[in-house]
Amino acid sequence: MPADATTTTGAGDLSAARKALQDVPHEPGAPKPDPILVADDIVRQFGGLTAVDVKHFEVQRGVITALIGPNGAGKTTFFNLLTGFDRPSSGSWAFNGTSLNKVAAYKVSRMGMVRTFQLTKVLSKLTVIENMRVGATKQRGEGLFSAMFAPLWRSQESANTKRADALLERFLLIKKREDFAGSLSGGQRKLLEMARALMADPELVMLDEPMAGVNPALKQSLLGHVKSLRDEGRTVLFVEHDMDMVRDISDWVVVMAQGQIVAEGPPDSVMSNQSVIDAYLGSHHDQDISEDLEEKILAEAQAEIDHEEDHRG
Ligand SMILES: Nc1ncnc2c1ncn2[C@@H]1O[C@H](COP(=O)(O)OP(=O)(O)OP(=O)(O)O)[C@@H](O)[C@H]1O
Repeated sequence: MPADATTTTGAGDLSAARKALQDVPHEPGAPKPDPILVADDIVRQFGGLTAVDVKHFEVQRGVITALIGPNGAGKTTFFNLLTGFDRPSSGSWAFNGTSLNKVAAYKVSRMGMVRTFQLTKVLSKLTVIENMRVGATKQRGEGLFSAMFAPLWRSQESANTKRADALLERFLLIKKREDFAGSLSGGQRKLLEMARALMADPELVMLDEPMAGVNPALKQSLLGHVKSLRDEGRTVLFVEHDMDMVRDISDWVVVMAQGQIVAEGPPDSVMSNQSVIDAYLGSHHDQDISEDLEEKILAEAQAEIDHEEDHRG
């Protein structure tokens, strides 16, 4: 289990992460010694298009894994499937040995697997501290039974506020506490999303393009924050186009192209692989995801937030 989210010391570190992966074969779908997430035969079709067709995928616990690939490779769709924001046409996957088939997104995050979004504007109409409260999924006050114990619930509420403030300090957002998230810069929103995700004290943090829209000054600090997640014992899986970031912080890199996993290995080995370079540079362009998809994902994220708020009464 990870250390408390507000601390930055823990069991994991770079050398331990690399050591854990040293005997893993550099091939698609390679089994890992201690997988936290395992997926099999995941297929997602949109009409005639097969967006995801992943035979086997494992994420090693306690390391930083990058998921890279050209635009349209299926990375975000795969993220959406794994986290319950979309349903596959077929396939099965498990987190810590527990099947996630048919598990709703908000329950997935409660189980300890939390994701951030490529686009963060869902947060804009709430203040920074309200965003943090939305992220606290482990409240005792949620069940009918525990709702009978109002004082207990209130103590949890104040613990949540303390936790939120400590995370805002850690992510350098405490001065923005009462500001609307919409007034934050792109980089600050990414930090807020990460801080918000940590409210749930997740074991696995999934980041969808954490560097997109972040100015160079904030990039270093964001890199440090992602490393600190691993160093406190969490597992990180992130989608990213910024190859400097991938090279700098990943312990393991998984490459997707046309819905499939086509290569895996440590960053140096994968990024010097000529077929990966060709696949990546051959079809990489700077377009973002389509507006329809963007709206769909935002609507689903909003639904998750509304659901959490309903639970809170
Ligand atoms: N809801 C949808 N309806 C129709 N097609 C979709 C939908 N979602 C994704 N797709 C298509 O599936 C394919 C994979 O898209 P996806 O966004 O998962 O790729 P990606 O690797 O995340 O790309 P990027 O790096 O640009 O974010 C694309 O061809 C995309 O147009």
